[in-house]
Amino acid sequence: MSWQGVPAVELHEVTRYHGARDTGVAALAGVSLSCPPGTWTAVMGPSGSGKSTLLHCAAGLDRVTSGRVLLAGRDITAAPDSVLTALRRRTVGFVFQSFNLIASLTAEQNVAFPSKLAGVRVSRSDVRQSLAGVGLADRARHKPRELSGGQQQRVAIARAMISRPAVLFADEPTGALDSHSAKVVLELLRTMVRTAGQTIVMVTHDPAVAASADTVVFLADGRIVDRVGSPTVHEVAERLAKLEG
Ligand SMILES: Nc1ncnc2c1ncn2[C@@H]1O[C@H](COP(=O)(O)OP(=O)(O)OP(=O)(O)O)[C@@H](O)[C@H]1O
Repeated sequence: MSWQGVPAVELHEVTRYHGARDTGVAALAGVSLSCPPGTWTAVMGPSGSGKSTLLHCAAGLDRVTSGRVLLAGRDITAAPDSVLTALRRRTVGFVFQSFNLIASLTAEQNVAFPSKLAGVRVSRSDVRQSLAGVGLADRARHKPRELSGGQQQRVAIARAMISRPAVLFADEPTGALDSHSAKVVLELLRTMVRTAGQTIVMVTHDPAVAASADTVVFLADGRIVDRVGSPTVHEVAERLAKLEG
């Protein structure tokens, strides 16, 4: 695909103010970040440090005050809403802590639903393939209440991946899971990075989760203040503790 080779996500000197620039809060105060394709980046930092804002600005869910944001090589900083809407359907996928599945729909209906809503045709075999990709081929007809938390999150990942997004954005993807289910989900994400070259940007509070990523960036007061490659849990916990002081 044409976006391969260029960074999947690029932020250049991004600021995001809430309220007036001189009196408001700088949720991001000059963040530059580049995530090459096929890499997994974790974003950590104390509460209020700007993690969610970074994720939202990088995914085109929120507008930056200044600086530039590129997704799959495309400058989206000033893109009209219609372009951002299309981008959310095709270029990016989202996974949240709370799964956000529709209780009355089966796993396969949940996977197909956002595409249908967007008027994008997905075949039953695409849906089945997507569920098979997360190890749930045999759960296609099950409703969320008939699935474990980890299985529900895997359905949510299948739903996010069906459009083959350039970037999967994950906000605390294992936050609601027990440690075994969390491990299964993290292994699945790792397999997607390793075998399919998926790019992932993930916010987490948990050092053990962040240590699954290739790189951890640490935010404090809206700035990237630290960065660790090939992280260990211990290293991540130590650096986070310093920031949370
Ligand atoms: N809509 C808003 N209006 C005003 N201030 C906001 C708004 N959204 C976020 N902020 C402020 O911007 C800063 C960064 O918030 P953000 O939610 O990005 O932090 P976070 O690191 O994700 O926090 P947490 O770990 O607690 O979820 C905080 O000081 C927050 O209070």
